[in-house]
Amino acid sequence: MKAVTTGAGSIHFRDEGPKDGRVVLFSNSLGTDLRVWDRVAPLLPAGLRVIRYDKRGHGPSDCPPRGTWGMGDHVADAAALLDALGVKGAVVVGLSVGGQIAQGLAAERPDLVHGMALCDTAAKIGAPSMWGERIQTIEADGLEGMADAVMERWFTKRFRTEKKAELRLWRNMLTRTSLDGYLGSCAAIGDADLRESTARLRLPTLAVCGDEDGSTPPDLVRETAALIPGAEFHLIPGAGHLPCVEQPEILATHLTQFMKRIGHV
Ligand SMILES: O=C(O)CC1=CCC(=O)O1
Repeated sequence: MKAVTTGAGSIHFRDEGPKDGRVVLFSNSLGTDLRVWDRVAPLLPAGLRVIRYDKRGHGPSDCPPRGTWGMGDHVADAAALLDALGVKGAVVVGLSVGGQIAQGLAAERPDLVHGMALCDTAAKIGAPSMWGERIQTIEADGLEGMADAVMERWFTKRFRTEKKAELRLWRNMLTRTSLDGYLGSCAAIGDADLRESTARLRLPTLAVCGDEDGSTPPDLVRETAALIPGAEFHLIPGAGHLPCVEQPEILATHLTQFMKRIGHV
């Protein structure tokens, strides 16, 4: 396992492909680790350097106590990873909160980001009160208590019916996330309103959303894409909140076409 030291402690990452290749950095969603990209990464054009990482409190990455950090720290961790690897000008592919990290990184460290692919994300996700209620429910009942409801937002009914064994693994991934990582990220998302800073961004941007996304519905993602001049938006049919799991070929095709258009491959 590879690790970089950031303000969080040790952050786990995976670094694949030629070291002199153009970089794609993947940033995961709430309650998932870097395996969420397992089906997409191998479908990308050869020659890219593909870096994935586990944000604080997800996968084996360290996590300071919740309440002591926020979205800016998630962004700083991503920046510290790229700085440690000597990377500039990456295409950052962010899923949900990972997409907020991508937006924050593009705003704070434009030298690190050549383009963004925003997957099932928005500049503002949900009301602070909704995140406060989620935190209270999980503090009372644990992640187990809401895992089935989360699966309904992550995956289409078809996936949940036809892939029951695999569904168990995604559910386990969620329920085994550290509470500091999960609840700290819930608070970070609840506090984050990136609409002003994202509207100032000027960089190549692709936005996609599963047509059955129950967490960040297509219209919300479309609204965020509309903040950035020239950003393109595509609906991904047959996917919930995690098109990288349900429709990896379609997502990889969009990513590849986007990277070709902006000269990244
Ligand atoms: O748990 C959900 O509803 C899905 C989600 C919201 C933000 C994120 O990263 O995942």
